Amino acid sequence: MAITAPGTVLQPGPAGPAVFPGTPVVPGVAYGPVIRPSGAVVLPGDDGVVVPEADRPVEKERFAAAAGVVADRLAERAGAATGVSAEVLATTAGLARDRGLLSAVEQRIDAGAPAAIATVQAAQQFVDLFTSLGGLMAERVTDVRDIRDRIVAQLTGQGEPGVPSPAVPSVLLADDLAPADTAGLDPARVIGLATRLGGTTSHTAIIARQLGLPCVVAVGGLDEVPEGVTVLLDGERGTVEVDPDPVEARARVDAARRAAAALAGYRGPGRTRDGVAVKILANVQDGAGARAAAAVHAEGVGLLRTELAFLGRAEEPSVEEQARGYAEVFTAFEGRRVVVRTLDAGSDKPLAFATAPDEANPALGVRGLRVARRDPGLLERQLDAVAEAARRTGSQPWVMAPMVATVPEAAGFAALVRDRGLVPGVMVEVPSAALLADRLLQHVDFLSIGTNDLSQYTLAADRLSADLADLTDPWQPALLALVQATAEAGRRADRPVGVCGEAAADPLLACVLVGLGVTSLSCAASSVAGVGARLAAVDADTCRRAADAALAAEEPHAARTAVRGVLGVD
Ligand SMILES: C=C(OP(=O)(O)O)C(=O)O
Ligand SMILES: [Mg+2]
Repeated sequence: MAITAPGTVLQPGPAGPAVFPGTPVVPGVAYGPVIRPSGAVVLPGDDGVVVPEADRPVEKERFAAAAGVVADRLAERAGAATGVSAEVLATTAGLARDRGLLSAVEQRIDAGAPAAIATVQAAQQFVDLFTSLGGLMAERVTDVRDIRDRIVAQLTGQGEPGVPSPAVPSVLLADDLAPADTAGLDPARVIGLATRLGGTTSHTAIIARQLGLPCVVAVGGLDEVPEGVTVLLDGERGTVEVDPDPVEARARVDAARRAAAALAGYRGPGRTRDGVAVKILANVQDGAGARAAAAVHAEGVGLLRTELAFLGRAEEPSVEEQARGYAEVFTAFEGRRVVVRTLDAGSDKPLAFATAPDEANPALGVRGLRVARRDPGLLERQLDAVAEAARRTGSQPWVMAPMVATVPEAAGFAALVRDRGLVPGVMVEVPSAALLADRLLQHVDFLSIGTNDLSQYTLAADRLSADLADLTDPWQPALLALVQATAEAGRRADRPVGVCGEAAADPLLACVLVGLGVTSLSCAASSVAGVGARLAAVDADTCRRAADAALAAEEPHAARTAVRGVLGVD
């Protein structure tokens, strides 16, 4: 049966288990009973009750105590977690102690509102504010609602919202999860996660990747699967099968475990089974991330997302501060490749000192390299900082610009980079850049394909939209055709062409990308071994056949199935 959208059920009914397809995020297979997050917290409506003035101080104390309990619980979980999970839990705990929220609640209590209603109203004020700011700020709306629910539950004696702790290892199905819920998951009890919403770059996906928790997102129809039934979640195929054959299910779990164990031995360098070198690099945001990537045998950094270290800053960081940060990354990969991306501010990553807050359509607005039209000094100072860090560490970094759409943009950027003795390149994130790849390569030394944005602009679908996650799926044949065109331009010019979007983190798709002709893959550190080990098991000619099969498919699910067939993966 052909499918056209996520959620179409494959082969339902007596012929076999119902299979719900979605977007795979973290490989691994989980088999167990379904659990769901506990029901929504009942929020109080404003029934016009006014708290007498004399009781208002007590009401404020009740709020402070409830917020304190919520913050302490989350902080305790943060203390027991690591990495992104710990950061997310600590950030959510911090929100429960946020002075802005506290004073907004107190103002309402001073006006006579009971604590629970004051909490709901104050939280709504922040939800409206963050929603109007858009981009990454809008993503904080989920955190605000989560904290609101936790405090209201505490004030009104409802159970703590979130994920129950099951007695037997279980598969968690949810519409979406609050970041704190995902970060607080215990992988010994929750062995797999599928959500109806969310995309490959959502919080849920990022944290699941860090926890190594098999995960599928954007699974339509998931709400039809009742709690307690047994499911088989396959994080590589991107499916949830209801009530599968137990013998077959256990065999799939065992096979996935063996595959995971094989990864532990990955040491790099990246190459196909017949020895064709393909560098497996890491996407990092700072020195700590670079050191973690070096520890898992990444061969270098294929994407240093410089803007992430500066999110939330009101002022542009000084050249000295930037140089120190970049030098840390160069030192972690001394003598190896590090590709610095200049600030990619705008759209989903607004920076107070770089982007306009009031663009009607920020994804198509002044973002990435375009910010330099308004403020060329910002780019020049950043390049000075990269050059200074290179001088201090004796490195030869590559530097690339995001969101390049025209040949003159590439040429202008290359001149600024070469002036400082650095190696210039550009990202291919816009279809025009892929179409003009030959001509871009007359000016720059390398290209790096950002499949996250290239899919958004090729399929005209917002990469943050859960409803359109099937369109921004990196297995879309149109996206792969642009990757192929770009890689062929690189071959003609004898210049490297890498992929640094999320596509490179998918071990099967990585083989396809190599078959399309890309010369390096850059992904999250946690994906390096999976990608490297898979590639080491496939020879270059098979990668080419996999690429042909993926290009010939009509849509992502068919492409995955065809490639599994070519690679002999069941
Ligand atoms: C790597 C990319 O850049 P970012 O995800 O940071 O926009 C991309 O667009 O694929
Ligand atoms: Mg991008």
